[in-house]
Amino acid sequence: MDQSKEQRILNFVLQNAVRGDPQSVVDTIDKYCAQKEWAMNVGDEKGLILDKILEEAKPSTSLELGTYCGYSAVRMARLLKPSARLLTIEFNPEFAAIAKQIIEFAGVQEKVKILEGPSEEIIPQLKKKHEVDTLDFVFLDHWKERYAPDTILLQECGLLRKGTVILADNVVCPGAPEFINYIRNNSHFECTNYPSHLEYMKVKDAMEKAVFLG
Ligand SMILES: O=C(NC/C=C/[C@H]1OC[C@H](O)[C@@H]1O)c1cc([N+](=O)[O-])cc(O)c1O
Ligand SMILES: [Mg+2]
Repeated sequence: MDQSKEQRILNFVLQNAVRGDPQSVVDTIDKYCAQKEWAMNVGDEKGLILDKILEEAKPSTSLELGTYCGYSAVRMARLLKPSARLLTIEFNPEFAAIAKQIIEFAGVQEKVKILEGPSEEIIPQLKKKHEVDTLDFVFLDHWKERYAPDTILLQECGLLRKGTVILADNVVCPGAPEFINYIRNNSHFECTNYPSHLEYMKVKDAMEKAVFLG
């Protein structure tokens, strides 16, 4: 059976990155995806925006929707304080298995927990099954048409608190029009747009930050 692109990314990390060094894992994936095969990691340019907003938020409990190979999970975990936790939801079992190995290689497995399954099933379990009180930071990077319904579901499940920061990738490319329309017309959110480019490409993209006002 031919290897998948995600398996090739994992192998490149295992052979070229430094075990236990999350920055080297991030840089190695960026190198592979910029030079060999494009992949849907948030990437280095938008990654710097993610870094800055995450550092400002200083979250104890973070949630990511759309783990993929674990690039952004490693990128975020490298900036979290030792006691902080990142829960990341991935629907695709192959991607989750790759991400688990990349997260462990980077040495951030103590801070990161991969939850495998559909976000609409896992989000309602976060409080009781995963001991979440409320979320300090949410990174949306999964199916773009799930951004809006899952943001509504997070509110319905009482997972947002005054000041929770939601950051959405790809609001220009591929785009998340329902989410943008929902969030910018909702008085319970304060929105900021961060123009950038699609990972590893010259194509325009942007990230949207939405702070929940309670
Ligand atoms: O679909 C994208 N991400 C959503 C991933 C979708 C999910 O597909 C199956 C798995 O559950 C994965 O998590 C995406 C697509 C592009 N793109 O340029 O097509 C760029 C990006 O940064 C993206 O996050
Ligand atoms: Mg993305």
